[in-house]
Amino acid sequence: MADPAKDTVCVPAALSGYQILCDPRLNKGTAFSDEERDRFGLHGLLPPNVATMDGQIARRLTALRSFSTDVERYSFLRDLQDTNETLFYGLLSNNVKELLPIVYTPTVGAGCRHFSQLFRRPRGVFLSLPHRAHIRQILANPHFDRTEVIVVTDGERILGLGDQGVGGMGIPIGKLALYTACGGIAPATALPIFLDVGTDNEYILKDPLYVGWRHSRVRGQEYDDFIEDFIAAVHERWPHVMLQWEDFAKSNATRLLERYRDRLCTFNDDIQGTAAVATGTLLSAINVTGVPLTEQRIAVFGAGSAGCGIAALIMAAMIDAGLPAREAARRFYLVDRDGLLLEGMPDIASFQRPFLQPRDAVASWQRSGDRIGLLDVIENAKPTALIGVSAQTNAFNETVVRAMAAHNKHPIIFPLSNPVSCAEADPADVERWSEGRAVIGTGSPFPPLMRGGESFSVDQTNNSYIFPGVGLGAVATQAARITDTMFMAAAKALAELSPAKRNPQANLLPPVTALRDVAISIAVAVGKQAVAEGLTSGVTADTVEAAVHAKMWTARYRPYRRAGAND
Ligand SMILES: NC(=O)C1=CN([C@@H]2O[C@H](COP(=O)(O)OP(=O)(O)OC[C@H]3O[C@@H](n4cnc5c(N)ncnc54)[C@H](O)[C@@H]3O)[C@@H](O)[C@H]2O)C=CC1
Ligand SMILES: CC(=O)C(=O)O
Ligand SMILES: [Mg+2]
Repeated sequence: MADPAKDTVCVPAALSGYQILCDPRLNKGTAFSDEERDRFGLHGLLPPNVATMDGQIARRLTALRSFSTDVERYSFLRDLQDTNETLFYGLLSNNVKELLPIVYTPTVGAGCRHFSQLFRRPRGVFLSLPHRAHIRQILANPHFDRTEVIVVTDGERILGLGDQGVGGMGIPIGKLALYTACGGIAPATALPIFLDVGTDNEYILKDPLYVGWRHSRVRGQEYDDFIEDFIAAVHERWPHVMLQWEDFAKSNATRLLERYRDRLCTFNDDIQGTAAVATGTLLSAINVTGVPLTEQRIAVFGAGSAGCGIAALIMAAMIDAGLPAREAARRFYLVDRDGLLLEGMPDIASFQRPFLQPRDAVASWQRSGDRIGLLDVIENAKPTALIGVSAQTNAFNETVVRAMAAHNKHPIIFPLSNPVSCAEADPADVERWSEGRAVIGTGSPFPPLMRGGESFSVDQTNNSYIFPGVGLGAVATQAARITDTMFMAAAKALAELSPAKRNPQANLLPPVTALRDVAISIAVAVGKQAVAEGLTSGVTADTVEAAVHAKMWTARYRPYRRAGAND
């Protein structure tokens, strides 16, 4: 049973009633009880009626629904988060299906674009390059004492929207909202960080309201030194913190992950989280298509951070399933701006190398031009699955989808790019062009499809199914590192939860309303894998589940007492 004394919040003696109302971590608004109003001098600062959290949620929901645009709803929710965090999470957790598309993709993309216009109150940490010498001092702020999870970006590749400068801070804020709502990470332990190294986005540089550092993006050694100083300071301040890299550009994402993955507990969500959700969803799709993993051929459109991460984890799963490594490598067709990635091509990045097709393997292919385009790949290699992570709107057009459908009874088609405006296809079109045979997953939410006269929800194949659980598992077990095998455990745990496992007509993924349960299952699987790899302290395989549950925070008002008071 919960110990009521431990569940009480201790309010620092120095804080006045007004300060408590202005602190988003402490504020309960009209829900402060009469005893608390006596104790903290809140009478008169609030209207007299004492509200319940349910009543407050109902009021906020009515207000939220009265707005005419999603950006207004986003702004309203961000305001609530910055004035009463507990209520924000109560509202979000009770209304995940309705509010996830606001705090996360697609609306968070607009939130990033309008960040400077919408900016009201501070949240998280802004570290700008001109203040490089003060990183330690900034992080030393006692407000950040309880930090356990960091999401950091430099804003250069925000969803498929490109360089958003300081507006990119909307992404760590949104990701951490899901960490709390879905992964049970206490909000006071979650810290969004923006590394401001400038921006090359001319439009926002000219915006008089821009709140970021008005400077072109700093690159090269100066950038690397700044990141190094940042990581050293983070490690010194919070030696056990878990740090998630988010929305870094292709030129930095893998490089930084490789540099730091053995120095602290860290992962890149776009590479590894996306890989796990794509692999888990593909494993689930096998229940529908009946084509075993070892017989799959995978076309990936967009051979960047996400594309290569996805290919690497699916390849590892194929090898696990018994396919020889050389054979597994030949099953991947990665298509980028210059067409299919081939041996001997110039400007190949190190992370693309494992997936180059040999020239002789394609020598006899019929092709429509000099380069081997996506359609050439589909017509010649006849992939069983097509995954889009290119941010190229409508790249999966009617010809592409019809070609996939011509070669497969049930083509797997995952347009994963975000937000909606960057998706490679609209699932309604994929459904129509494939005559209802495609197995579809999208990165952002889309309206349901009609199948057999019934509404069928589109599986949101987004790393939000993975990172809250990975983070929770890592933090609950105090894992020293996060490994690729932990992501494989996450992918397999997700596939185990697939409704299609029991009924091939059903969805590939559990609904977004089940994200908290998904996070628990993934956290337990990831935690056990961390234990098996000797990366944890103080837990065993038998105690992982209890550790995960013990770590989880829920949005409810706890009773308050003054520090030092013995009531
Ligand atoms: N559903 C999900 O959970 C996730 C979705 N994404 C989405 O995937 C997209 C890409 O993300 P990253 O891989 O991190 O970016 P990235 O910039 O590393 O990779 C994108 C790749 O697409 C290529 N590309 C651009 N135009 C192309 C064209 N016309 N034809 C073929 N290739 C083209 C680029 O050259 C690059 O290699 C973004 O829209 C992002 O929102 C990323 C992570 C998770
Ligand atoms: C979902 C995500 O991480 C992205 O689109 O970048
Ligand atoms: Mg991302």
